[in-house]
Amino acid sequence: MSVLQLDAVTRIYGAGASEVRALDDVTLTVDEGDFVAIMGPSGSGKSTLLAIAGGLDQGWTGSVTVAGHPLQGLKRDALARLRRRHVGYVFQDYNLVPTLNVIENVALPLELDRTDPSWARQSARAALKRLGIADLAGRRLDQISGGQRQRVAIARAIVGDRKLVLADEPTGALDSATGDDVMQRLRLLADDGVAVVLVTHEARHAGWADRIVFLRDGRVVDSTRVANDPAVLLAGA
Ligand SMILES: Nc1ncnc2c1ncn2[C@@H]1O[C@H](COP(=O)(O)OP(=O)(O)OP(=O)(O)O)[C@@H](O)[C@H]1O
Repeated sequence: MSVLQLDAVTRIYGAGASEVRALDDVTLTVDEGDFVAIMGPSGSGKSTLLAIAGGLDQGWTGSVTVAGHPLQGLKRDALARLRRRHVGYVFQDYNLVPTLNVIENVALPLELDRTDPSWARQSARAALKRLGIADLAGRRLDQISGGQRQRVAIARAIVGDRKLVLADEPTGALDSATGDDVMQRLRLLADDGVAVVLVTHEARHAGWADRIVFLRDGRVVDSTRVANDPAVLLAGA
């Protein structure tokens, strides 16, 4: 089933001589269990694509569907609800809340959605377990490493069984071994049915994906299937 579907999506900033086509007639399908890496030069539209896919940007034309729900025409509140229920984000700088401990950070999207607190906790614990960090649940963020923080951010992205994870340069702040660990975690989630869209500048990381989509000047210029073999990827790490 398609978790994310973009059809003929165009995003234009400015007008007249200063017009920029940040995305130009982009069509993309990401199914359950699909891991897609988006690559392209600076300014090619990668972040714009993620923002639109995640319902964070509304000034586009075309059609976008997330988990079967069309985004066009949704009001701000409905978009926010859809985001909380279906979309998880992973950013380079983690975007965790420093005053909350690990499990509180992971439970936060569910609590914002007014989920029963004990259910939110239980779901957060399950997400931490999926990321192999159940033992960190009670730690403060300043008591864990950068790689562990990124795993916490990924746990938050999937908590409540969300099926779409959008990751924007998630390894940018990490050393290469820790970055590979994060990629491996995203791969495992995709193998488990989550749809993952990763923006990266690093071909080595894109190698963990099933497919690499290349953007240039807002257009998809190539889409390549990757024959991924984790053993080879790790050996080359
Ligand atoms: N809010 C905005 N207002 C005007 N132009 C914008 C805005 N956001 C992005 N753009 C332009 O849209 C184009 C695509 O930008 P985008 O940030 O999506 O590229 P990117 O591929 O993510 O770049 P990078 O790799 O540098 O992060 C660029 O030309 C950028 O300058």
